[in-house]
Amino acid sequence: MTVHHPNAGQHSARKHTALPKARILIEALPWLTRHHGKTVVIKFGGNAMVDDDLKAAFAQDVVFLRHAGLRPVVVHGGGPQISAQLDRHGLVSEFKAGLRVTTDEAMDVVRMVLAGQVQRELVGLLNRHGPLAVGMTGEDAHLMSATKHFAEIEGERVDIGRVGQITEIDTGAVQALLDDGRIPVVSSIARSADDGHVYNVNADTAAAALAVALGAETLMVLTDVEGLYADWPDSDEVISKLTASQLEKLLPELASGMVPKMEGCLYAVRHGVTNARVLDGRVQHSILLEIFTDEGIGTMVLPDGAVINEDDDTEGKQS
Ligand SMILES: Nc1ncnc2c1ncn2[C@@H]1O[C@H](COP(=O)(O)OP(=O)(O)O)[C@@H](O)[C@H]1O
Ligand SMILES: CC(=O)N[C@@H](CCC(=O)OP(=O)(O)O)C(=O)O
Repeated sequence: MTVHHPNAGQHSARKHTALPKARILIEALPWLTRHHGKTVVIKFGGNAMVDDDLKAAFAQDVVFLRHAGLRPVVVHGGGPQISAQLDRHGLVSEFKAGLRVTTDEAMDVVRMVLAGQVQRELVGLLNRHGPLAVGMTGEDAHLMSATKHFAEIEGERVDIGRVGQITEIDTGAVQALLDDGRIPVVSSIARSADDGHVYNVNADTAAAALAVALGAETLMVLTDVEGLYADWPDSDEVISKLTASQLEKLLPELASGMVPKMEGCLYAVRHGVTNARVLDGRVQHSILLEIFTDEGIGTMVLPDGAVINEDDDTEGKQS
């Protein structure tokens, strides 16, 4: 006589819905193995930071990376937030060669918005998940030192105020936080190596420099487009992978905010970072999709000599 368990139907239904979930988790196993213990620098851009749901999903992803055994470091921007605050103070925002012309008065606003507003908000969102995030700026513990940067416009050296060029990075404090299981959240302000004040540094540039100094495996730059467009603004075809040399050839054709992003990616992969990626920060959980699945989205820059295979994720494998 066959005895049917009274809950047999229910059990098989549960198994039915549970198995696909297990498969999804197992799909992540090779990536978990590959990235375990690796440092990932994530730049969260001002334009991707305007939506509350996206910000909350970003925080979840970063905390997920941390619990999955990676060492995430967040560098944040805040261009639109700075411009809005300058506007409230009756100050105009002017950009030259993609960088904000930063008067002494504007510098106070930049510092207040980045360190006092944007960074605090991100730290708060991350710390909803536990005592993880610690905010700092490049001023803290000599993390970033800079000297005055002059813009180059048509061969001319142009004074753009308190914009800094990073000269030195002391990763001690960030490494200590990472070793303690924390998530550093860094605002792109540098201490001045020459006059005792502070400098405004583009956040993409700061993230790339920090990724190199930390010996990071990955630099991820979140923004408000799908990735690097091959022929922007005429086409929305995204370049999914390219080498450093291929990117170098494209650089003169790039415009506005993409310039410091792609220069940062190039600098990173030329100085030891295994891969640098530009991702669409408007897609919820884009970081998880990029790190733990086959469905890499956005643009990946690899060092010269890396295998570029459009069909799989052979990131950073040297031929
Ligand atoms: N080739 C390109 N591909 C994609 N975006 C480009 C390209 N060239 C210029 N852009 C512009 O760069 C912008 C991204 O830079 P930015 O606005 O500074 O972003 P963020 O605030 O995230 O740092 C895009 O929204 C787009 O307008
Ligand atoms: C020198 C310079 O331009 N600094 C930037 C710093 C913030 C930033 O880079 O923010 P996004 O990443 O959101 O653009 C600025 O003042 O806007």
